[in-house]
Amino acid sequence: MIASELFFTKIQQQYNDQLPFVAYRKPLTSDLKGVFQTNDTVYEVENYKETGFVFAPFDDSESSILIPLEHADSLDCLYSMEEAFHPNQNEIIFSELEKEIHIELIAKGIQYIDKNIFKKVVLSRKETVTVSGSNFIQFFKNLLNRYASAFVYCWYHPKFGLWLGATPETLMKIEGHQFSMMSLAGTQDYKGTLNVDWEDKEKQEQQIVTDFITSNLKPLVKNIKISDIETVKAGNVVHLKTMIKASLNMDSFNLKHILSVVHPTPAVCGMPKQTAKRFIIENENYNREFYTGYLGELNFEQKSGPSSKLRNIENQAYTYSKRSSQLYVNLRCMQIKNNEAYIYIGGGITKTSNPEKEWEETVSKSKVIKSIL
Ligand SMILES: C=C(O[C@H]1C=CC=C(C(=O)O)[C@@H]1O)C(=O)O
Repeated sequence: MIASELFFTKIQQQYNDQLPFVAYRKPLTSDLKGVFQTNDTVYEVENYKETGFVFAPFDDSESSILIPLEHADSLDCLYSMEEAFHPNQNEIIFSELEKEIHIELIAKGIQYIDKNIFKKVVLSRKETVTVSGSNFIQFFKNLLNRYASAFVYCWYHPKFGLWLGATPETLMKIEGHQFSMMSLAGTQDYKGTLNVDWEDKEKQEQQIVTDFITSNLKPLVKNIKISDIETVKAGNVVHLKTMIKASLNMDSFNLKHILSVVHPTPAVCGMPKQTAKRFIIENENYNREFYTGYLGELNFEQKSGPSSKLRNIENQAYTYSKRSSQLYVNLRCMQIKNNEAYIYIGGGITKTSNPEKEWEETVSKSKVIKSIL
């Protein structure tokens, strides 16, 4: 553990030296971790047996980038949240043209659904805000201070850019043979309570995600258990969430294959996956790059052992380690290039979507990032 100010100095130094790094904090923890690559090589994930921090794009035909632990220094610090964070309350300004273009895109998505080409598609846009790019560490601290229950990160690679985010969505967690995935979709503004009513549109768009995950996992895992549906808060909005848990058969377990089957889920792409993905790539008019991809720890070693009461020389023999992967979906994120922040926001479109309301939903979601700039 090092002091947190030293940790942020290390981030600044690494960025100035144009070397890849990631700094991140998992939901509801105060442990801030950093993985600082010692060269500027681009390492791609090949068989998903590698150990390191993975940063994967939306388009699964493109490569996922790895910061391998064997070519990096790992540093940790305890981060105490600063209480006095004042969100930026600036009025949200958007161009009428941007609104018109997004509403047209949504209307086209609904037409395709009406023609039964797909059942659901997640459509998104990229909004540009002028910022002082050199303030990125302050933006990262603001995300840490404001979003305790999110996975908050700052990732940099000189060849791919600088990304920051505070995502509410876990893609997948694996600890030894224990496996879980989250189905998160459906959105409404948070109005001070989690006791809210959901319309059929939101219930259906979330059910599509749960069904997709469950049916695709069935041949690959054992003992699937599906939780009840919950309402969860993510910044200024709430979502519907279901957890899907299972156990892995370690002899046949193949993470690369599981990821190829489930990513991108209908929470960020659509149903069926391939037709929705093609529509997104051909119609969104910008490249999502890493937005709606996933990121996190790949095959980290997790030590477990007997309880501390039993810890004597003999019992040390029972200490064992298991492999752990914790991957998050890259949502509520931005990319900073010079003095511009690109904010990425989207929403699930189904048969009963109302384009104006879907636009408003992206405006609400954009506040997660805009309030910390
Ligand atoms: C695609 C996004 O959110 C997904 C996750 C939760 C709720 C969603 C929704 O209600 O549409 C989306 O599926 C985004 O925030 O850019």
